[in-house]
Amino acid sequence: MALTRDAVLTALKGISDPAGGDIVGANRVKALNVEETGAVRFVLEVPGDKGAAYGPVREAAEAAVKALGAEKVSVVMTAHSAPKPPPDLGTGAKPKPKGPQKVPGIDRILAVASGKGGVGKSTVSSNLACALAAEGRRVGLLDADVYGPSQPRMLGVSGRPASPDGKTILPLRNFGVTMMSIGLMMNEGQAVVWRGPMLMGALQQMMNQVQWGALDVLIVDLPPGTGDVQMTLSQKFQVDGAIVVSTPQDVALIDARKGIDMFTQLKVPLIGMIENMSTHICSNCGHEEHIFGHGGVAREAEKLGAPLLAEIPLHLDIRTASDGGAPIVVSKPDSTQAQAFRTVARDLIRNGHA
Ligand SMILES: Nc1ncnc2c1ncn2[C@@H]1O[C@H](COP(=O)(O)OP(=O)(O)OP(=O)(O)O)[C@@H](O)[C@H]1O
Repeated sequence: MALTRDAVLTALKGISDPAGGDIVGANRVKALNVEETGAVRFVLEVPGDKGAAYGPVREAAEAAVKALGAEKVSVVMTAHSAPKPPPDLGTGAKPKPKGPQKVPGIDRILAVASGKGGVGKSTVSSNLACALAAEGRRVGLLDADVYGPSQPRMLGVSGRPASPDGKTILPLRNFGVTMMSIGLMMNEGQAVVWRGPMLMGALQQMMNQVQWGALDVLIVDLPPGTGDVQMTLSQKFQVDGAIVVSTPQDVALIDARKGIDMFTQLKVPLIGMIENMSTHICSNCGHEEHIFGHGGVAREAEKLGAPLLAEIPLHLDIRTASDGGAPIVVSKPDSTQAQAFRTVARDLIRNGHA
């Protein structure tokens, strides 16, 4: 018989394994090499505690291959042990479970997201945070919009956060909201080119090293789109729900759909959608018109079976309040515009989301 790999394997199949079956079927033969010169080499991997029982097996294997006409047979026997548990170093520390983690002291994390930029995600985040604080909730707001951090301006805070011990970061506070922004770590007007690992590091630092204190809810104002920050947040931290903000136009809705799809894949529950810049009411004459259309988000939410949390009007006061450093919920709490945000905040509390 020609000395081929198959012929060698067939010959070895004729040798019984002490644990039952034959040595090929028991997966003992590894790294089989049949050379043109007629030399045959292989490894016989045997159970670590039964090495002695395999001495005769090795001899039988050698003889069987030689009988095929091999010039030289070289069998290396290795003992294979079951993997040992990692050594107990006596620290008493349990291995950390993988997957999304809770941040100590923070009861819930809510992500505010949008598919497209400029649809009012940061305006919604700051107003919701202030409205929840006004309802007596302990609220944190993390501005994770690395490409356009705007919460310091919207909440009227400035200056660099202190780090007295060089390890933890003291957040800032205004209107009852504990706030930290990646914008506070950068020089104003500085363009930042973030790459994946830097983003992940910055986000983890913001979550773990900021002294948030005890919070009922941390609102995370995400960058627009479906990128590294969204992925890192959802994969590393237990996000309890996402709110997706969109304007009513198709272009915004197409991107919002992508965002919703991403949260579904990341197993983050969708709490609902908010239509921003819905109806425009002229601040001079009270005339009502739908600059970006109206009802698109409601239809989309219905299609997805997600609640429509609010339709926030497009109103000059909302913009001037945010630009002035006191969201409308704080500066004009009784206005119709503020009421829209306050209703969402109350609904979130009632449904256990905040
Ligand atoms: N309902 C509204 N009525 C009037 N102006 C609004 C409204 N919502 C947002 N704006 C204004 O639109 C601009 C963009 O809003 P905002 O910064 O909240 O959007 P964003 O989605 O967070 O944007 P970015 O993608 O830059 O993070 C801001 O000047 C804001 O004041």
